[in-house]
Amino acid sequence: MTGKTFAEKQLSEKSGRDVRAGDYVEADIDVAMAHDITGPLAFRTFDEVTDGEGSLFAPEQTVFTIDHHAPADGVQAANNHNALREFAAEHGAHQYDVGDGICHQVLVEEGHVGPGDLVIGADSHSTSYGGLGAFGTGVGSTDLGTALATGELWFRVPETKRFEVEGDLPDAVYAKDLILKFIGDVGFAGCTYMAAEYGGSTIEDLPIHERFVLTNMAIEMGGKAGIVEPDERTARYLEAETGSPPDIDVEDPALHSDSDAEYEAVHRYRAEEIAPQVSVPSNPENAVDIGEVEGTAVDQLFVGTCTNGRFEDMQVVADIIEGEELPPDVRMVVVPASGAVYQKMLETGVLTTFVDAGAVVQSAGCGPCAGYHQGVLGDGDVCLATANRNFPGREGSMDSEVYLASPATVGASALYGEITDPRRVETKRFDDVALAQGARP
Ligand SMILES: CC(C)[C@H](C(=O)O)[C@@H](O)C(=O)O
Ligand code: SF4
Repeated sequence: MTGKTFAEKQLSEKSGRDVRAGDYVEADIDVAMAHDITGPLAFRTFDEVTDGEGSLFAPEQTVFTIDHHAPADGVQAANNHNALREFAAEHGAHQYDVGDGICHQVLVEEGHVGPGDLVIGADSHSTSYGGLGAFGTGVGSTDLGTALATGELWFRVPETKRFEVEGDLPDAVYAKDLILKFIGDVGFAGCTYMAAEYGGSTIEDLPIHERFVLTNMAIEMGGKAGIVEPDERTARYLEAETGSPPDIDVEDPALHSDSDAEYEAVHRYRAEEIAPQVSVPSNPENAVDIGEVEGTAVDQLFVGTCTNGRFEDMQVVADIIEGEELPPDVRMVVVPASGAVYQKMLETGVLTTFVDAGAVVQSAGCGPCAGYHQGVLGDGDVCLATANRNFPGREGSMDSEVYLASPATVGASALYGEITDPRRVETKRFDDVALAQGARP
């Protein structure tokens, strides 16, 4: 019998059974999350299954955020926000409000998630939590509504596809380029209902904010979960970010795949061979080396989202555009992933750099990522975004186009108003642990 993968171990642990890929389990949930779009729907199910008299399985482990339409862009959104506030207050759950930020960023910053947690979120990018060595997955509002009452959910234990990268990343190549490359190679359905596990020396060297980029976009290839096994860096990050070390040993074998674990497939890469990637409209799987699209004119640049809206991402862009002005016919929309990111941008002068260059810096949240507000695209508009999705109409008009790239590529492109290879400019990397410990960027 071969060893087990991280996913098999986690779902064995949470179900109290010795299970393998393909088995079905009822597992205990550690953390449940919903936001301003999916929360009100989940509450309806919750009330149905509990006859309107239910209590949460664990209020302390239930988190609601107001991020997708924040601040409210219409009456319906405002009413949804009120419904969420009321439900959270009535049931004693954690609730984050307008300006606090995107669910996936807030849950991490506020210490709600740690290694070894089973996290369900009524949002598809809940795979993000794997960046801390948690098993995070997105569920529908109905599943979430039921789990809020029972604290359990059924799962099919996923097979695991491993992406293994060795060596040093070249200048101007970031985690975003890695994940676009992976998605391009396996396709948008290449990891359907599998865990995407990322490992190898390159991944081990990545700061946590970069690991989140990989796990966040696991869903863009159909992944049930995205996983980077936790290590010393995870522990240091959690301590620096939340003030307390994780209450679990990151070296615990339960949080690591066995060396003889059985994978569905292992894809191997050399970091040195990877060029900056751009995903062309209208599917994240359309990843190409940047040389193929250099010179494509853009109308809008968007820096933000749960993929690349962290402080370190903002700093990468700011370093490139500092002292420059955007070309007159280009607009840049900047949306910090959380209020804490916004605050840090303010304190470090990054916000001023953006404003001086002619960018619009908006309140923390999802912004125009899913086409709701704060920078929606019109007919014929072309946007280069640090986001995770570029489906038709994703950021607005069905006749608009979205290209996806790293913050460095968006920063370099901002200088010229066209897609520009970030290797043409000076780029830096930032270590989130060092920054959280007070180092100057
Ligand atoms: C609105 C929400 C359900 C949706 C998701 O689950 O992904 C959104 O966050 C997105 O990115 O499209
Ligand atoms: S930032 Fe975009 S991808 Fe992330 S949760 Fe919000 S809408 Fe979804």
